Amino acid sequence: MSWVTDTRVTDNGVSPFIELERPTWARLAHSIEQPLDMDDLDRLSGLGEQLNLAEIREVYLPLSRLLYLYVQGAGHLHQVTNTFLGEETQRTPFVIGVGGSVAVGKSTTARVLQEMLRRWPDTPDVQLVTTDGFLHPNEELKRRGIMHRKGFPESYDRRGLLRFVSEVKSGADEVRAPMYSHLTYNILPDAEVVVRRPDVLIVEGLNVLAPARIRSNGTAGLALSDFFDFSVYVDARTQDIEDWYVRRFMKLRSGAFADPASYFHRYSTLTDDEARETALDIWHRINEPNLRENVLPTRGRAQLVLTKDADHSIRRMLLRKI
Ligand SMILES: Nc1ncnc2c1ncn2[C@@H]1O[C@H](COP(=O)(O)OP(=O)(O)O)[C@@H](O)[C@H]1O
Ligand SMILES: CC(C)(COP(=O)(O)O)[C@@H](O)C(=O)NCCC(=O)O
Repeated sequence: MSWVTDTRVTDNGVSPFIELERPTWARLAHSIEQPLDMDDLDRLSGLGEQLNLAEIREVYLPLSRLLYLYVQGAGHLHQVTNTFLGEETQRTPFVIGVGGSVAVGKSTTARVLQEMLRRWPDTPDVQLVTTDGFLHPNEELKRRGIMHRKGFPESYDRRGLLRFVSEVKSGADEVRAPMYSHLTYNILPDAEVVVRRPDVLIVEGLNVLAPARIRSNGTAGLALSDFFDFSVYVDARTQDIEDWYVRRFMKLRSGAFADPASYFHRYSTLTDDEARETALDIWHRINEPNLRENVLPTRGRAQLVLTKDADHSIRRMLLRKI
């Protein structure tokens, strides 16, 4: 296994990551007060089990402190750059990428981080954008014959996504992104997300850590992660993610799919066994191959890898050495 794409040690027996087991990590919160309560957690929990307060205190609180320190560090770098330039340039948003498989818990992690970072003194304005807004509309996916490849790198307007993040990091006052609806299973024609120089922007999506594309002349372009100040990869065993995917699908069946406006409304009448089979079929045809071929190989590019157990608790953290 190559050390470039993986998180293990190199041939020299060293690793680019510091490995921290959960108890060690938990101590790094020091005596910061627990900033979230049960009402916050109710709101932040997706379709899964309730997020648990111990998890927030032991894992996400130290993580939010680390990120806060990195934001401050970036502020110092900005100041020394201004000193060097002899002019007062404006600071750009601190951009955090959150990547990992479908159903691994990226959006839950991103939402928790958003709420926690908001509570730190220098970063009240934290915005969250998901990369699904940059999926090509279904009409375009059909035209290209890749409707069954949603989530694969080629299903995105990669140039548009790169332009979006590069404009945010250029300090533009207002940057707009399209929006995706899981209900209609398509890009919303009349909706957009407007990003106005937040303190922090979290960009969450399957492929945020994908390497630069190779152009037809053989040279490499820019990667999205070239514009990230920090990146997190949410990791778990593939079998566990499959279980979470199926479980979430079963919940959606009696929830969102029951809405006649849902693209997947036809699934709402399936029996339990039929629904499980359908979810497994989608997982094995689309999401698992995408994880194996495109998402997992980007894990070693992250600055922090969070590894989850079957119950969603984070048991290990790999933090890139500086
Ligand atoms: N920390 C957690 N505790 C409990 N359930 C979780 C946690 N993280 C994710 N889940 C559940 O796992 C499923 C997948 O999470 P989600 O954040 O929707 O994944 P993704 O955005 O990666 O597709 C959801 O049903 C979600 O509620
Ligand atoms: C919308 C997604 C591609 C994820 O988008 P992301 O925000 O991670 O870029 C994924 O959640 C999804 O719906 N995949 C499609 C699999 C299917 O056709 O059901």
